[in-house]
This record gives sequence, C-alpha cells and structure tokens, in this order.
Amino acid sequence: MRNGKKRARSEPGSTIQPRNKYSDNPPDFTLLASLYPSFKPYLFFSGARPRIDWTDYNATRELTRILLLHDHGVNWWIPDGQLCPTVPNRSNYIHWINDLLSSEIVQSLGGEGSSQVKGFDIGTGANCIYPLLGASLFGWSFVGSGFFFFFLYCIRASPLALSYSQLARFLYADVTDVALEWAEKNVISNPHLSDLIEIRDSQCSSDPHVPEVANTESEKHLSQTITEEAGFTHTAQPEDDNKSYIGPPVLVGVVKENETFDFCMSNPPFFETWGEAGLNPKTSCGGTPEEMVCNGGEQAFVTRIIEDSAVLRQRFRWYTSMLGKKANLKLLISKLWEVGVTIVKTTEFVQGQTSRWGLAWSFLPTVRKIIAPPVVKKSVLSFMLEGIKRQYSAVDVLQSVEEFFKSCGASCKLNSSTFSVDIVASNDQCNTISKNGTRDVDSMRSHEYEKQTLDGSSLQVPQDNLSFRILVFQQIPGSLLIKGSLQQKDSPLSGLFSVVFSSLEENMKSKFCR
Ligand SMILES: C[S@@+](CC[C@H](N)C(=O)[O-])C[C@H]1O[C@@H](n2cnc3c(N)ncnc32)[C@H](O)[C@@H]1O
Repeated sequence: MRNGKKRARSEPGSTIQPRNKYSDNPPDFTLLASLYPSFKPYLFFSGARPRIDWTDYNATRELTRILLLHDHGVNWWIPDGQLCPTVPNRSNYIHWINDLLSSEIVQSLGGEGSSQVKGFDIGTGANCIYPLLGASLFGWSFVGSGFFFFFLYCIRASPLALSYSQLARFLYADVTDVALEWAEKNVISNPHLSDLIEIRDSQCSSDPHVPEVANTESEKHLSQTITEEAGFTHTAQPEDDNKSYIGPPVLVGVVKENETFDFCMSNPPFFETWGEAGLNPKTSCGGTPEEMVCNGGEQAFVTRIIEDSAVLRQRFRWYTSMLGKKANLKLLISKLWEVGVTIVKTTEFVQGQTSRWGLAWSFLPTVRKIIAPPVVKKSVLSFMLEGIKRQYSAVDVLQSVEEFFKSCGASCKLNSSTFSVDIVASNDQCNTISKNGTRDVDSMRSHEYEKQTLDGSSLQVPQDNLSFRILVFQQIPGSLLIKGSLQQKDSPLSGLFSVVFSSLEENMKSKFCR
C-alpha cells in the first residue's frame, strides 16, 4: 500500500482478447490464397496444414496486407525493412484498450459532450497500424506520433558547439524519412479513415508551455551521448535499474496545449542495442534501428511516458503501454504509485508463441470502488529467466525442467520440437516438489524416478493427479520465458500448481541466472 491506495491486481491469467476476431478463428490461409492470388506463392503445405514461412519478410508483409484489406477494409503497405506488424497481435492491444474505456472504472473526461474517442499512438511507425485498426474497428480518432528521422546516422556527426535547441534541430532535422512518408501514405490510401488520423512529428514541439524540467536531464544525457558516440570522452553509465531515456519528446511537448485524449498507447522500442534486436530467428518482422532501439530500451521509454503522464495527469483518461519483458513490470508499477496514479491495470497478450504485457494507469478518480477479485486459482503462470549464464541454452533449461520434476517422481514427457514438457504429478509428488524447490535437482536424480518417464506415448492422467505443461520460449538473447499451463482448469490441486511453479522458478533462477 502506498498513499493509502490499494494496488490493483494483475489481470488473472493470460489472454488472447476474446473479442479479437482472431482469438477463436486464426486466419484461414487457404481461403485467403484463393481470394488474393498475390498471397498464393507464399503458401506451402506441411501435411494437410497450409503454412507460410514466418522467416520470410515478404510473406509476413503480404499476410498483413491482405488481412488488413480482407478483415478491416484497410489499404496498407510498407517498404522493405520497416517493422511489419502482425494483425492478430496488434488487435489484442486495441481490444484491451476498448475494454478499459468501456469498463468505466475511471470516470470519462467530460468536456464538451463529444462522444468521439480520441487516442494518441506514441510511435506510430511507417505501418501506422494502431490508428488504422482503432479507426476501422471502433471509429476512434488518433494522433499518431513519430520519430521521423535517422537519429543513429545523424548522431555520428560532431555538433558539439551547438546549443541544446540547435542540437535538437540538427539531430531531429529534415533527413527524409520513409517512416513519415509511409505513415502518411497509409492514411491517405484510406479516405474513409483519413479524417480520423493525424500524423504528428514528435520533434516539432508545439506546446509553448512545456515545463523546462522535462528536458533538463535529456539535455545532459544527450550531450553525453554525442560526445561518447563521437569518441571524445567516456562517461560511465549508471548501473542501477533506472535507465534513462535519451531522445525526442514523447508526450510532453508533443501534446498540444488544451488537448485531451481518452487514451495513449505505445509499442515502444524494446531494445537497448541493435545487437539485442537481431533476435528471433523464427520470425521475420523487419524493423529498423530507429524503430526497435532506444537508449535504455523499453524500461527507459516507458519510464519517460510515466514521467510525462505525471506532468499531463488528467489530460488523458488512460495512459497505456505494451511491454516486451515481463520483468520490467514490477519496477514500472512501483514508479507509477510513486507519481500518484489512482489505478494500475496489467494484462498479458498471448498470440502463438509470443507474449507481451500491457500496462495501463490513470490519474482520474476511480468511479467504482475497486473490489479485489476473489483469489483466482490461475491455470496459466509464467516467469522470466533473465541474465542467463552464457554456457546455457534453451535446451539446457528445457532438460532441467524435466529433471526437476522427474527427480520428485513425476511423469514427464519432453517434446524438443515444441520446447515443452508435459508433466503428471500426484498430490504427494507436488508436495515433495514444493519442498525441494531450492535443492539441486541434479544431485537428486535417481534411476527409480527415471523409470517413471513415459517415452513416445501420451501420458495417462489419473483423476486426482495434477497434469500440466511447461513451455520454454526464447525471448531476447539471454532471456527465456517459462510458462506453465494446467491441463485441468478446475482441478482441486490448482492451488498446489502455483506452489509447484514457484518452486520451479526458484530452482531455475538459482541454476541458470547470473
Ligand atoms: C516498435 S516501433 C512500433 C511501431 C508501430 N506502432 C507498431 O506497433 O508496429 C516503435 C516506434 O516508436 C518510434 N519512436 C521512438 N521514439 C519516439 C518518440 N520520442 N516519439 C514518437 N515515436 C518514437 C520509433 O521510431 C518506432 O516507429
């Protein structure tokens, strides 16, 4: 408890937003290929199942194009290399915002009786995906802001003698940028939506009342970065958890005087370095450095949104951001309570093999008294393994998960192609597991336990046993997401599942993380 307020609980369980049309109906590739011949060359069959090669950028871009056209009546394109959004995944976030707005947990902004919902998309990118989806699905109007210049290229110059404002103009200047050009093209190509969407350059501060304080720190860090990049000096970076955002304005300075919005949203640049971004070999969504990378990564970027929200406060009904790393939630939520928000909501977006997290907050009074939901026995749990020691891979972690449960007598079936282990454990075995959380499972292995593993066949599940699956997901290098899902959602042992899962978390962290 802080400021006498009760913390909101995270949303129970993980979700594909149920109102997202793709939640129960994944795109029908065969139908799409029959309707859109340009999609056909990207389709192949593995068994009876039509597939596309997710590592082929042209295939994922064509799928996005036809899904937007077929399902949303939106004309869309991006040039090679620009970040290609997946429609089902981006729809999740839009639907969650719609849920927040409809829940009326916080009062509406009031004002002049306009029922038009107004959103602000921080970093709309060349793809302009959120304004296009929000406008076509719900008729929302949007300001889509962008960071429309080639920052990393410009910063290599040596403008050391310039004042901050000259520097900013130099850095954020008129380098033609495909992002701006394409965001605008994507709006203009949709005359039925174009009145609803404004693309705004975040470097063109239009609010004369931007508080000085907003850039004092940025100025300091900006000069530091430039001198470092230019190779003139070395300034030690702070090593604490509080990473600083260095870059153009985010909300303060971009939002105009007297403007109010129902919400803001952001899919922030997740990564701190371009190397970190060269990640998932299983998919190809493209993305340029200026789209994917910012100083301090998503933690710093979202911290800046929080700081800006503390200045703008009730000018937005909801502030929201997406996060790529669950581990960042804790620190960001504690920052939120420090700046005096009235409510915090979180959710998890799951689409295929990808998980993302949503964070929302408000400074408006809450309308209904928030009653903590009854203790939910979760059927899906997860934790992150971060800072994994170099010598270990995802396979080592997967095998160790299997060993952890086998060592207590549970039946395990490891599937190395889906990176999962199916486990069946009796009540007694669960109790042993929960007690053994901190023990070194390698030293506990015995042939007796190994005998109980079923190879190649499906596991038999006696009624009173706990049956669950552990999945290992590759995140950014050095991080893995471990997810556990209970097979029998209403199992009377589901409370024990969370204890068992915590034991696993403790064991994996002590074994694999620095
Ligand atoms: C990960 S991309 C997201 C693009 C798009 N919204 C999507 O979901 O695919 C992050 C975007 O934020 C932009 N960005 C970075 N700093 C920004 C700032 N200060 N103001 C506005 N946009 C910014 C980047 O240029 C990039 O287009």
